[in-house]
Amino acid sequence: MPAPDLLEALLHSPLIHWILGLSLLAQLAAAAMAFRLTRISGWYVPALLMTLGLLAMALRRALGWYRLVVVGVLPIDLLSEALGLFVSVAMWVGLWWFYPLLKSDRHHLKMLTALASVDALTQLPNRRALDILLEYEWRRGARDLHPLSIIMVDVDHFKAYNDAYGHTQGDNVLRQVGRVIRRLARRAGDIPTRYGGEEFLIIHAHTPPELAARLAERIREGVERLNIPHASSAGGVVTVSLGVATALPMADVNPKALVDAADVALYRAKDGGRNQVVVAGGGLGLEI
Ligand SMILES: Nc1nc2c(ncn2[C@@H]2O[C@H](COP(=O)(O)OP(=O)(O)OP(=O)(O)O)[C@@H](O)[C@H]2O)c(=O)[nH]1
Repeated sequence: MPAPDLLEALLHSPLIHWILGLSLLAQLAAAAMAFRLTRISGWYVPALLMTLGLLAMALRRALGWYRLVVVGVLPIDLLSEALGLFVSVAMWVGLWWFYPLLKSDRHHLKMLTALASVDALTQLPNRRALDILLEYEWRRGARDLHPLSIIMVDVDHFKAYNDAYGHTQGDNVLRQVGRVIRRLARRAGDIPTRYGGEEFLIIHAHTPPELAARLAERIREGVERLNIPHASSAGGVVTVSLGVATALPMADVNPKALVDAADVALYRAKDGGRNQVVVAGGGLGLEI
């Protein structure tokens, strides 16, 4: 078969019809998707330009298909070229417009993510971040077979402090306690967080109970040494109580159980008279 006849036969084959049709459909689908982006605030003009560009591309494809397959060669090249030019210009302008929008969106997203993970008062990771970090360290500990310790810190008689000195002064105390914790829990693998209210939680990765207890005791001393007057406190200054719990992480155990164990230890420290460290024993069926 001579080459032009072969080309002719190919162009009329069902397979080519299908491929041309498919790519036309794909272009229409892309145009529809671009059109949906017009709903995003600030994206209307670039998304509309992209839609028009893609629609023009689809139209050009449809015309080309019509010209080649159905009618034979028709003198519509000029129209086709004009459409081609429009496609390129609309797509490029749309993309040029889109790029800074996408960039600024990424920037905002980063900022929002950071804001959503950091406690505004103490600048420590917040509860939301803690859940993610704890899960991560727990899995890492389970993989490497390293113990993980948790230290729970709670400011003593904080309600009385707020009542006596005011909420703003109370905020100031939380900021200072947060600073002490950050200064002392600075070893790689230490993650100090604000658990909520007047409670802080430190993830102490790769750490046996003795070392965690030592850090807890240093934090207790550090807060006491701030010498912030507190009339309702036994020593006359702001103090903290601390609960410590350690476990060998296991993939099938929820790390929340370790937090609960530290919480129980903390309440024993409160019951024992406050301004002290209590280390949890047992729990989770592991050496703690
Ligand atoms: N200033 C300030 N106070 C807070 C903040 N978050 C929680 N609180 C206060 O912390 C107090 C906690 O009181 P309680 O849970 O009764 O505990 P407590 O008075 O410290 O008593 P113990 O823990 O038993 O020593 C409440 O009065 C809360 O309003 C905060 O961000 N800023």
